[in-house]
Amino acid sequence: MSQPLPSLPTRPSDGHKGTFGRVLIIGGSTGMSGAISLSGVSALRSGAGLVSLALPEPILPIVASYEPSYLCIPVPPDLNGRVSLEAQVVLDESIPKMDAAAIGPGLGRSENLNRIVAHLYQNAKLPMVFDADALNALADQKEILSQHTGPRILTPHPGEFARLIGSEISHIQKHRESLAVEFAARHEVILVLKGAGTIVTDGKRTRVNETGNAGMGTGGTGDILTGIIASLLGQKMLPLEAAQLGAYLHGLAGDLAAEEFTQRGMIASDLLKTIPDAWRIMQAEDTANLTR
Ligand SMILES: NC(=O)C1=CN([C@@H]2O[C@H](COP(=O)(O)OP(=O)(O)OC[C@H]3O[C@@H](n4cnc5c(N)ncnc54)[C@H](O)[C@@H]3O)[C@@H](O)[C@H]2O)[C@@H](O)CC1
Ligand SMILES: Nc1ncnc2c1ncn2[C@@H]1O[C@H](COP(=O)(O)OP(=O)(O)O)[C@@H](O)[C@H]1O
Ligand SMILES: [Mg+2]
Repeated sequence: MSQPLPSLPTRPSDGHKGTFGRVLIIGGSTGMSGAISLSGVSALRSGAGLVSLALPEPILPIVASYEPSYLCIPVPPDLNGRVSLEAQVVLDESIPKMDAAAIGPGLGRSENLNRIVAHLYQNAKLPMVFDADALNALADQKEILSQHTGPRILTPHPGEFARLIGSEISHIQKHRESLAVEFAARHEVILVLKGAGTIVTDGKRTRVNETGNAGMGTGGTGDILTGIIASLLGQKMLPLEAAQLGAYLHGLAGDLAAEEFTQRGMIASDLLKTIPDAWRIMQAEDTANLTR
């Protein structure tokens, strides 16, 4: 049976930006500056106290000018404008100061990125979301999938999940829930298998998300989910609950965007504006549940 929706993260009246979590998002490359920008704003709109984006230095001016409310940490680029191996030093310095992290949106692919992703997956102690090209890097080194030291949330779409398990999208779509549960249990991770009816599971407890619509099949909506889940992790939600509540909030923001702009007319950045209304609805539902 699908699990009930978790409660919202607490927001104490004397809280401050330290209380609400420091979140690091690693990604971006030349030509894919939008992905990490979307993740950054969605993490802020989801309640994180402080959001930092670690990104290749050449795209910093583009990303920084999209939104003044996040911080940007420049890391050395490779010749193609992706995060280089030298960036590892900067990341290792930043991570201990953070409450949660995410890696992947717009990251691109390279041998050196595979090494960075493996290093973080295996050694970072904080809760961490792996999305997009970070999942492709893990798919290239499946032998490390069970070798992690902290909570890991993987957010593949069916194409990325096919690479992760070495299967076909058609097979995955026929057996979404059982494959997701099996993968999460085997590797002791939380798996968020995206697409209509997103499945969120730790291998024992599973929730099939009921919000969202086909208007969300537009570039960048997944990057927004990454920022949302990282933000909820930073607010100290338990990893499974952060992923389940995050998927719900994301889908609801998508439903509100479809109401305003239509499924055909909506674009990913519209969700950044509807997240606050999604929170408003969820807050009212949460209060009703608590007083019932
Ligand atoms: N503005 C930006 O900078 C953007 C950058 N992006 C980045 O682009 C890179 C490549 O990611 P992509 O996901 O586009 O490419 P992929 O090649 O990983 O995946 C796309 C393919 O996956 C399959 N797929 C996805 N969702 C599916 C579903 N629900 N059901 C069945 N099949 C499905 C389809 O075959 C689709 O063509 C990543 O680094 C990503 O972060 C994207 O996030 C889009 C926006
Ligand atoms: N038909 C659909 N119904 C509900 N949600 C959808 C649908 N199509 C896509 N989505 C959602 O949109 C997001 C797309 O993520 P992803 O494929 O990673 O996009 P991108 O990489 O372009 O940001 C996922 O959260 C997915 O669940
Ligand atoms: Mg994606």
